[in-house]
Amino acid sequence: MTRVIRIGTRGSKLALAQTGTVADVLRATGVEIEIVTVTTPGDLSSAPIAQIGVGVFTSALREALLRKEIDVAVHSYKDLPTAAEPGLVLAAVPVREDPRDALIARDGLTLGELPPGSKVGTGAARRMAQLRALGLGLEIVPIRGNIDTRMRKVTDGELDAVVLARAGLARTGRVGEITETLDPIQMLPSPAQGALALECRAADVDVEHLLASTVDDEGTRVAVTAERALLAALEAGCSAPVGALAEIVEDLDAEGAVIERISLRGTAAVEDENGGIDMVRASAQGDLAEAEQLGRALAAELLDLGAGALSGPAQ
Ligand SMILES: NCc1[nH]cc(CCC(=O)O)c1CC(=O)O
Repeated sequence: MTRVIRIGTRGSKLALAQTGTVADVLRATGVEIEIVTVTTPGDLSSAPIAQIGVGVFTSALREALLRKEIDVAVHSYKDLPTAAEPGLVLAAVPVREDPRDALIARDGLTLGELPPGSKVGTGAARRMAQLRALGLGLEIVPIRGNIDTRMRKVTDGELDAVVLARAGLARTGRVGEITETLDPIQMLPSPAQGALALECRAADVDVEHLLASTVDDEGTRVAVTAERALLAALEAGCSAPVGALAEIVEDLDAEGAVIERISLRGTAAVEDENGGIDMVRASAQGDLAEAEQLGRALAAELLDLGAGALSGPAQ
């Protein structure tokens, strides 16, 4: 391809690192790349995300695509609204980083070692609800800001610990500061956590093919499709915090041959009998070709377990 491909990204350290990885892969195929930084409302405001609204980190990039100021938008997939944007296509989902959440605590402590009353910072309703449901007596402190700002609250002694996506720490070279990578049994990640979404204009078939043939990862795409289908179906029925994780696992078919299947776990907050918040969980397995149906079916199960009754803060 002789044209220069303009890749749009947010300007945060994490976003630039993510975009740099994608740009390196594309450059290695001989394509000329220009990186364009786009400032989003999410970068400018320090208000809680729930107040600024859906798509705070992604809509400015989508608008820049539609205005033809950029040719590719690199999003953190979990920040992308579930509604499709007319005129744009999801051209590729690169191989995912570790999707789990991570604890960064003082003195190298793990979650179980934090004494009751410890202050744990997070801004995500999903993480808050799951931390509370563990019943460890932790004090959950709502925080915002980029990775550096959040981590500093622990080094400064303002908080005992923070919970962040492991992927963001991996991409910015800070996994060494993690004191515990949280088991999904305790903390199910956000749908699509650790994955990137590469969008381009639907009419720009050259770029769509370029992305699909160079940076797309089939396994990640299948897993994330199941998680996002679960999220979309739950959004239609409730605004409770949602966690989901799909993994590709090996199973045996009726003849005993090894086949790959999707194993999907989901969780959503419900109100318990005392008016507090509890989490319901469900899991299911399905064929790789049925990722969407699997996500929707598991969402229906979570709604049956009471997820629909709660109208708490959104993601
Ligand atoms: N909502 C902010 C956001 N968007 C993507 C990541 C991390 C990278 C990823 O999950 O892909 C983060 C920070 C965090 O949740 O700790």
